[in-house]
Amino acid sequence: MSSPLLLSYDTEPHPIASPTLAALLSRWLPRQRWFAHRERAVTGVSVTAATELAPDVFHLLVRVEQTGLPQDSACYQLLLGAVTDLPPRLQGCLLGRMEGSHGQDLLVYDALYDPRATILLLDRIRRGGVMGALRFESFPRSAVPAGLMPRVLDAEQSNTSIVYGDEVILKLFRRVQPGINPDLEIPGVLARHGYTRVPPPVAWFHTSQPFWGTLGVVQPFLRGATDGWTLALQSALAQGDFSGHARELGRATGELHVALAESFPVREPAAEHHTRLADQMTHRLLHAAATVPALRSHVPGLREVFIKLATADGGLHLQRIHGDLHLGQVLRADDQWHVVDFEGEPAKPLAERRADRSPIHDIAGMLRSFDYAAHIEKAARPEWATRCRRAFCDGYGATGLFDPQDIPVLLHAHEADRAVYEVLYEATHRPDWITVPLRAVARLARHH
Ligand SMILES: Nc1ncnc2c1ncn2[C@@H]1O[C@H](COP(=O)(O)OP(=O)(O)O)[C@@H](O)[C@H]1O
Ligand SMILES: O=P(O)(O)O[C@H]1O[C@H](CO)[C@@H](O[C@H]2O[C@H](CO)[C@@H](O)[C@H](O)[C@H]2O)[C@H](O)[C@H]1O
Repeated sequence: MSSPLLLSYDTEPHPIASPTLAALLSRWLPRQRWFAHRERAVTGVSVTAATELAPDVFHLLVRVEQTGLPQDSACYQLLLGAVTDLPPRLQGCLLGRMEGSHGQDLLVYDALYDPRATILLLDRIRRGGVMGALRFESFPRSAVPAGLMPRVLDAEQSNTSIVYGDEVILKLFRRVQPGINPDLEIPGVLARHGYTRVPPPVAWFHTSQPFWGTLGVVQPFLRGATDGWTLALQSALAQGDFSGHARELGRATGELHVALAESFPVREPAAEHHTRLADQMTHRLLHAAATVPALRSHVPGLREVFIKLATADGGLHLQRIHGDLHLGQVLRADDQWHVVDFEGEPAKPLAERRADRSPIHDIAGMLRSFDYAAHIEKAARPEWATRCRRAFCDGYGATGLFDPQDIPVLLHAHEADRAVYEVLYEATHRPDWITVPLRAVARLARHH
């Protein structure tokens, strides 16, 4: 019987694809911040594409099976090294040992932390062309300088980003899905439209195996930027006033929606749009409650919120939106807000993330983020969040679009839906944080 780890493009088993590697990965993957459903046992790992960037550096796509999840549901991107001698500074990145094809003892490690490997990767992207299953592209050709020193970004991330010489940032999508990633698509279209609040993609790469999908994007690095979450947290902890920043954020969000509406098609919702949306929100709620028991007592209250949405008049138009807007996705640099990470909510399928939606979803995302900042570290600071909320909505309304406070039923339902998403997100990725969205769910379910 052939090994399940045979590579798709190889007729011979590759040294990196062995049952030992699968065993190493099934222990290592669930310990990674970006790995989804860490609580579910890994029942199978197989290499579906491998590209040798150097004799000891491998770009891999691995399929992971987990208890209770549909087969073929997750494909992860990895950069692994396999050497006979690992320098002490990389010991913390060691996955374990395996026997090489010549019987040698190989040390397998996470090569994203090895500058030699990530320099090689950026160099491949810069030069363009095809290598194994990988296709590299850049525009304009000269946009990615050579010879920059890499460092892995130390951020709470769903993916992994590497900053090169404070000039460019390469984001590697950890969980890969078929199709173009909106984090390449949207900034690309906005850049062509002349919109400057979003860093433009200057290079990217795709895979053709086991499906066609985006693997990574290079953008200019915004030097000296501070993300909105850090700024908001400082302000909330000091009981400071964040309303100036929040108002500008509201304006920036409105301007982003205008730019997106000018760059992509805009649709009027169908007559039954709210009913259908309320059904989808209820479905998501029931799914989340089946996974997170603490949500169950709030189901009746939240259902009421969604019933009100179903019967509400007047829908907003539908358009491409950010999809996962929160304080961690906005960066303050050069005295203005920049917006990053158009990937959407990472757990959702790409088709859903690329669908046209109501801009209110983004507004609800940012309002929820003020609430997160206000409820972090035990002490609740609801007045701080209320001030931010008002300022943000005023700023949004000042762009001439609409004031979100004038459509309370829609806003309430979208905030509730977003809080349910967050409960599930925290249960999957950061169980210690789950009380933050759970408290919001309780509040939103009570005040319908
Ligand atoms: N162009 C950029 N310049 C400077 N920092 C950036 C840039 N893009 C992203 N970042 C930083 O990287 C962090 C993570 O990026 P993001 O795209 O949100 O990744 P993820 O989807 O993995 O969370 C951001 O919060 C921000 O601090
Ligand atoms: O990784 P992404 O930035 O794409 O987004 C995911 O992770 C976020 C956390 O890193 C998560 O955001 C939640 O926590 C934030 C504080 O860390 C808070 O500001 C957000 O409001 C809250 O939703 C996000 O939901 C998730 O998609």
